[in-house]
Amino acid sequence: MLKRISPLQSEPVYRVDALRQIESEAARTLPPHSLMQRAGSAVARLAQACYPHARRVVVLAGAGNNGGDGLVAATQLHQAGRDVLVLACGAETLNEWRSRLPADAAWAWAQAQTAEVRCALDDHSTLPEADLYIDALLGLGLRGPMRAQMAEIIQGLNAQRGAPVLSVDLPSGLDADTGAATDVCVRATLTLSLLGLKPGLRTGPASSLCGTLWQDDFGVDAATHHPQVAIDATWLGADLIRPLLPDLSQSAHKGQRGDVAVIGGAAGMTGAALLAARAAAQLGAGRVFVGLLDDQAPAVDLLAPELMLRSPAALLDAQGGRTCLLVGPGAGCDDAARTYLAQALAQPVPLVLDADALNLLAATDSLQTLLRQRKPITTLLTPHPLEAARLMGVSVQAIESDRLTAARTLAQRFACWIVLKGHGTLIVSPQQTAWINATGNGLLATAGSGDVLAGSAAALLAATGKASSVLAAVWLHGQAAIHYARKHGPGGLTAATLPLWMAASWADLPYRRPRPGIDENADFC
Ligand SMILES: NC(=O)C1=CN([C@@H]2O[C@H](COP(=O)(O)OP(=O)(O)OC[C@H]3O[C@@H](n4cnc5c(N)ncnc54)[C@H](O)[C@@H]3O)[C@@H](O)[C@H]2O)[C@@H](O)CC1
Ligand SMILES: [K+]
Repeated sequence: MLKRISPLQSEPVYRVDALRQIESEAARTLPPHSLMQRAGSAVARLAQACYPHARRVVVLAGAGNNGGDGLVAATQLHQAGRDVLVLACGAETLNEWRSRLPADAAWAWAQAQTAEVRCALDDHSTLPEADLYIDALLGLGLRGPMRAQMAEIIQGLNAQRGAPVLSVDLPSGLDADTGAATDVCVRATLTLSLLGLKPGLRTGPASSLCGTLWQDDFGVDAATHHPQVAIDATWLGADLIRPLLPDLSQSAHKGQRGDVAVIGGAAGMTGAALLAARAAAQLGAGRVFVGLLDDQAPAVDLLAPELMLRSPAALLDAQGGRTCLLVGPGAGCDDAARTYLAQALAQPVPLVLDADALNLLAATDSLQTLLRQRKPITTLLTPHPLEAARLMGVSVQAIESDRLTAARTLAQRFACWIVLKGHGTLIVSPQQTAWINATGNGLLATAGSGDVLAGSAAALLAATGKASSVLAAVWLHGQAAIHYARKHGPGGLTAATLPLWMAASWADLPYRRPRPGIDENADFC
């Protein structure tokens, strides 16, 4: 089925080797060339649906099966009356290009010839003008750096601004597993992912190159028919979120909603801890305590007087059963912060570590040992790529070139939950289950946004007692930015107002079916 990938619906995500396995198993049960026929048809259908007025279509076809998909689409668009030109790319002669085609693609070429689709060799001259370009240069078969000949074509395609680009399976040059891109990579307007989603389409710096994401499984429902093939991650959609949120029924009292204690806010950085604490309060924590490390800090947050300001030592001495501790926002990295972090790691309550707590952890082996010893008590680390790089002792580029592996390594090394922030935020459990967040936009790239996420996660952890509620915090955080952008455009969302938009996004989630015997109106507050 052809569908647009959205933040509303979760989807399984597969690595390339798993997709290849699904594909070869499906191919065995189908008539020859069926999968390519279906793939190319899906491309043609999407092209016609999205660009009904595109008269001139140029299909850039590589000499692999990705090119074969392009050839099938070209034939169908030609038969539907479009002015189609197939540009054979990546060879010196048309004969050489044709001789390299694998079996399915050679069949697609024969079909195109029979239908008299116009075909020409890319001769390195100017890209022919078009109303729509179809990028069928390279798909899952990308190996190594982009060859010069192909790079030249892609540069030409990216340089033109007039016509949309539909990428078949993935933008040519993108690594489907990691989201890393070769030096030159197609910048697509929309991408049709074939058979299943791949991790690289939506996490990592290059994932923004996909444009709008569509998928067609062409009738091969992998999750149902090939349950033995491992799902690598889950695309985190709204359907998974509601059950993870606390049931804030009208009869609940504040003691049932959990307590959050935030420790951070050294001199000059008190705002970070206050932002996290306010977010925790706005996301429904019953009581929120703040232990500011700045000894000159005010005794009350006048903008959020519901917060209870205490000394960090007093907070660490008085942990109740439903408390979640959050350490790090604005904490600094001095000895006092290190001592409080060590004490927090020894507390048998759920713990969220963010910002400076992560930097301290990265620099102090004894803290890492304490962290590992906390298992099985829930600990959540929320690094951005630089913090993750420090924790792993590698470069930011190494993290970003394979974010999923980096997040999994951290979760395993520290036996805890990881939220690796950035484009396509990743969540990985200590058992290595991974989710790719479906929400978020550039509005979140602002000071304090991470503090809000950490505070929100602490609130939901405290309220539900379930580590998996972090998924809901991440999803709502991103959805808030989408929600805001729809109403107010691309500017003006501050960290201080973000929790209100998160709460509004929570309110917009479809309510679950009321349970028998429960008053529907009593199921929310
Ligand atoms: N029967 C199948 O195998 C099916 C395949 N599908 C399509 O087939 C694609 C995978 O096909 P292939 O495995 O043939 O691989 P691709 O078509 O993705 O790539 C192989 C081609 O790219 C060239 N190439 C590889 N690395 C390069 C580089 N760094 N620079 C320049 N050229 C490079 C190779 O020489 C070869 O010509 C999928 O992405 C999907 O589009 C779909 O049609 C579904 C069915
Ligand atoms: K492609």
